[in-house]
Amino acid sequence: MSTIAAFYEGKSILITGATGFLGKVLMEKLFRTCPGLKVIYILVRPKAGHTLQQRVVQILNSKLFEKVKEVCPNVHEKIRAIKSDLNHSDLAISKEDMQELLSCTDIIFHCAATVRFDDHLRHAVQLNVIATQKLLLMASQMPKLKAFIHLSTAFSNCNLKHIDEVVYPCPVEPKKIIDSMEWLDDAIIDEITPKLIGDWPNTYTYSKALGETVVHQESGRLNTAIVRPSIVGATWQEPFPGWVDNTNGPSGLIIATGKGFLRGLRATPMAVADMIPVDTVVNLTLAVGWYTAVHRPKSSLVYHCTSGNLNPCYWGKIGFQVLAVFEKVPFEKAFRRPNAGLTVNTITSQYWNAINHWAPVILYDFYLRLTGRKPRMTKLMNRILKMVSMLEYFINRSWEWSTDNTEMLMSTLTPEDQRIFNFDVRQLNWLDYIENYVLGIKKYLLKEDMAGVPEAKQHLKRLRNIHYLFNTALFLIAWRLLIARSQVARNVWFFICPLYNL
Ligand SMILES: CCCCCCCCCCCCCCCCCCCCCCCCCCCCCC(=O)SCCNC(=O)CCNC(=O)[C@H](O)C(C)(C)COP(=O)(O)OP(=O)(O)OC[C@H]1O[C@@H](n2cnc3c(N)ncnc32)[C@H](O)[C@@H]1OP(=O)(O)O
Ligand SMILES: NC(=O)C1=CN([C@@H]2O[C@H](COP(=O)(O)OP(=O)(O)OC[C@H]3O[C@@H](n4cnc5c(N)ncnc54)[C@H](OP(=O)(O)O)[C@@H]3O)[C@@H](O)[C@H]2O)C=CC1
Repeated sequence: MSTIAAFYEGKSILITGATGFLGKVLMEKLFRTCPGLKVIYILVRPKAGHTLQQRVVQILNSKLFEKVKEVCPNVHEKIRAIKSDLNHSDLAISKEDMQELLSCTDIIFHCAATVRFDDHLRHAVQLNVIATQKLLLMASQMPKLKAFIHLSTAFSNCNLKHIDEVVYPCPVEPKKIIDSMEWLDDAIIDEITPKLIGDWPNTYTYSKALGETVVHQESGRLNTAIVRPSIVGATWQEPFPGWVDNTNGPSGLIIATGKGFLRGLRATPMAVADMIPVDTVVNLTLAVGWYTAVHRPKSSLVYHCTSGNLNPCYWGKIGFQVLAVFEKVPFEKAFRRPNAGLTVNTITSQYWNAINHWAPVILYDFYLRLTGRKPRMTKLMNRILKMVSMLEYFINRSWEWSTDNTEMLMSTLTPEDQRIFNFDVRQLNWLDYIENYVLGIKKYLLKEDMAGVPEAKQHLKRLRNIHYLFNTALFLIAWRLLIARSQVARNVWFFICPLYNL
């Protein structure tokens, strides 16, 4: 039997962020491979008019949990949603729930975070730093607790080029930042944010760095560990390839490209695309939970969950493969044919923005207005280009992450655990992975049926014809104007087309 699965047997596990991308895959894997676990507590807030129970039912009824329901039919009895909002100073957990959590929890996986790059610093600090602090305090009162696993990001130190598996000191102590958030008003925080975040590109990565420092400084006698994934993408293998359910990171750009909105990116083709499948992250996280609880390392360990140093892939290669998949399996109802390029040149990128991005949407919105409909494309393009501008920092640089702790952990696992909780990215074939990723976006995110592929191809053919017609018309108009104004153009025209004189 798997040593890791045996460890989780009979355990009560607390997960924050269980309704998020990573949290759902973590829960799925736990239920599927460790059906003997006692209960999974999840901290959930009501959202978008849905109660906690409705949110749980939604998750359990999703495609992701189909296999779980076969292996663990009583899954709904093993999941206990606890009402909580990490934005509140006391996490908004009721007294009774708190009592239960304090007395029963064996392991904590802290995944909840705001992952918005441009979040207000106050909110980023509240969720990514203060909530982490509160959870640590809670954890310190749990007599049965064996491990506290904190999910961070490999980019928490993206201001460095080479990153080791250590917690680096922050320029300003988190305690001081937390204190200042209490008395500074939003306008002042806005003003000082660029100074505070310094050479971090955004409030997200900065607040995650602060969060790590809090774990490092305030874990006391707890067994803690930090997992740092790089850019988390769709599932590689489990429970099936290509599953993804949000537009963060690469997924949003792949959609924008496939729908024909995004025609060019300022990106460095030879920069390492340090992506990591979500199931790989989850496998490592569960192995870290086991190792931390059972081996109790003397100090808190950091584990890099990255691909670049073991099996590097590059943005150029990914771009080519994404476009190749669109040739075979296009997305439905594309605005234009999917075709994009990468450039490192800012002027070329600005030219592309004007000609390839803004001009078509402005024209289309004009057409919508003429036909009495509401224009919507310029708004959408604004959003896409905002997202692109936020991601540009990450697609024009390469980082080196050392992975000694992660490799050490891999070598500690039994062969069976290495298979069941596989996080060896050397086995990953990038071209197959990207193909499944794009297909997964189509099926699980855009909810498009594969039966619609022939119609999608027809649609692209029509778009190509419209494109040719449009270009020909544009050329004729330009030429006609030129002939009317320039003697040289008229002479050339009479020379190449003598019949015109008759
Ligand atoms: C040698 C020569 C070679 C040449 C090679 C040529 C080859 C050809 C090249 C072809 C190119 C093909 C391109 C294919 C693309 C592949 C490459 C992709 C690169 C991707 C790079 C990713 C880098 C990621 C780096 C991550 C580092 C850190 C990782 C982490 O730790 S955390 C996770 C990352 N977090 C995020 O990604 C969050 C980012 N998002 C935000 O911060 C915000 O959403 C925002 C972008 C700031 C936008 O904020 P707004 O307030 O404006 O919007 P809001 O978020 O409120 O959303 C409003 C509604 O819009 C919906 N929405 C948001 N984003 C998208 C989207 N991307 N797509 C669709 N819809 C989106 C959102 O759901 C809301 O909808 P509503 O709820 O219904 O209102
Ligand atoms: N995705 C990625 O590329 C990467 C992610 N990570 C890290 O992995 C972890 C998980 O990320 P991911 O799953 O992608 O993020 P998601 O945005 O998908 O999920 C975030 C989770 O946090 C919860 N949450 C947010 N605010 C609150 C709140 N106020 N109270 C309670 N819960 C809240 C969300 O709940 P709700 O559903 O209610 O909003 C959701 O469950 C994060 O720590 C992130 O930093 C690290 C590297 C890369």
